[in-house]
Amino acid sequence: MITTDRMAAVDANAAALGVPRKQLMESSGNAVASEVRAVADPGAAVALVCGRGNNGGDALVAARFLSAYDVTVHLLGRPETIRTDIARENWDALASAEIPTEAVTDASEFDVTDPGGRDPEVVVDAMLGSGVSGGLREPERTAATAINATDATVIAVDVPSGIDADTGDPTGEGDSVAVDADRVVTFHDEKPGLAALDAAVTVADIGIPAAAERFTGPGDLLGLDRDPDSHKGDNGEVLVVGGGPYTGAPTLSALAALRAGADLVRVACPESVASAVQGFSPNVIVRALPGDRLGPSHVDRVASLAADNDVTVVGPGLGTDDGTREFVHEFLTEYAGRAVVDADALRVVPEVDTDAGLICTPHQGELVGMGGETASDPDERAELVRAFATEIGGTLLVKGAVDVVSDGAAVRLNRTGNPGMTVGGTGDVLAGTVGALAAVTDSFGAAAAAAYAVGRAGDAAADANGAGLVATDLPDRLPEAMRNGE
Ligand SMILES: NC(=O)C1=CN([C@@H]2O[C@H](COP(=O)(O)OP(=O)(O)OC[C@H]3O[C@@H](n4cnc5c(N)ncnc54)[C@H](O)[C@@H]3O)[C@@H](O)[C@H]2O)[C@@H](O)CC1
Ligand SMILES: [K+]
Repeated sequence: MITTDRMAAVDANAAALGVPRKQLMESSGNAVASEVRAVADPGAAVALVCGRGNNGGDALVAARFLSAYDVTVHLLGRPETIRTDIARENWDALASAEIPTEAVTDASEFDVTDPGGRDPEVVVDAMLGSGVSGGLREPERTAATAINATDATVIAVDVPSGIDADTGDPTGEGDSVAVDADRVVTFHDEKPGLAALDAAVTVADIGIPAAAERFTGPGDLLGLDRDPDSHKGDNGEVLVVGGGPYTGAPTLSALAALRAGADLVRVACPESVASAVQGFSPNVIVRALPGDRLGPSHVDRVASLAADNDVTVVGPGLGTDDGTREFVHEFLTEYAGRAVVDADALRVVPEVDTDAGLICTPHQGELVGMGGETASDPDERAELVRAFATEIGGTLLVKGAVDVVSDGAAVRLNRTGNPGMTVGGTGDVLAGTVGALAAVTDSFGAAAAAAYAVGRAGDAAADANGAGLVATDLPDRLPEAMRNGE
């Protein structure tokens, strides 16, 4: 089962693996043609009703696979307004191949019969797929009504036009129209909304490599873009709780959170290091706490600061003092928001009873310190991480040559990054990045996207600096690393 958003991510990841969307469209069109062959004999009249997006593109491909049939291609709208290059290329290929086509520019003239007036035996609904928004507009609305009025077998491409593949509900309100399909040929995996429909659903393998789902890729960065209408604070407020024996660690987390897109980043740290942390960057808001180490006396103040932020990052540079450990324990017991837990705070996690939504970012040594297990075989390691995530009831991002992310259900691996990143401080950068992304998306998605982006920033830093890469090279490279190329 795959949602529309995840499908778009996997599609982008497949392209990054060298399987571009046009190639997938070819497979999709072939699968649609197979479905036509399954319901009608050669020579039958088949009407392909195509929208101007990639859903329509799939049927334009299918037309080339159906030379044994009496095919009529109806394009809804003017060919100049086809919305994607790959759909347009497939439209042009039909003209060059002398396959007859018809552009419907006036909804009232839409007619599914072929030029000889013959009613089609099969209608392929390729008007709209996963790109639909709102109720069907013209000419799709009139065309859907006409399709529903025919006696033909209706085969929907990917999803019946006007239906939300995630819910199975019509995309419009009130008297909205949607195609009533007899069959649906959907791609790659089942869609949550299709099972509820009164239609036979076929899932077609279109050649998306399993690695496009198993591994992170640029698709994992989709959906993190800012809403153009957003205000200060809408894109994340992050509190970093750290420092004492160290000043660099909380600063690196804070700088990374800012570069990963957070609007406001605050650092709560002992007053002994507060001015040093502030000195690194005027962009960070520093909240100084009495003393030179965090301890139980700071819990109330930190809890009230945390309540004003979307996510709290606990751990960077806190050190191993007993009092600090007690602070982390009491804070996590009290806190019910979302927290990224890193470094010395990790060892507290197994012994604490918390309502917080935890994202833990251990390296393999820290994982073992928490009571988790590791293995050299990546698949075995992935399963161990998944099981341990279930045990702690949170999300785990276990760092390594291949990072493993799991929330106990899903597992995703990340291959970006390089051995230069074993230098101190890169983990602090990662924790801050996870914090920023967790403020705008779910924990699992944030951890996967952060692992991918920080590894990519590290790869760019290694290109520039080789083995001399240092953690401060990474935050400024995050914005470029987070560009998804769309
Ligand atoms: N991995 C994938 O995601 C693949 C997707 N493919 C196909 O691509 C489809 C998605 O393509 P697109 O993203 O181009 O989206 P669509 O083909 O669903 O069309 C989207 C366009 O239709 C218009 N539109 C949106 N809502 C409308 C409404 N209510 N009334 C009238 N017009 C409306 C918009 O201008 C939008 O640009 C999938 O459903 C599938 O058929 C396949 O080609 C191959 C692989
Ligand atoms: K469709």
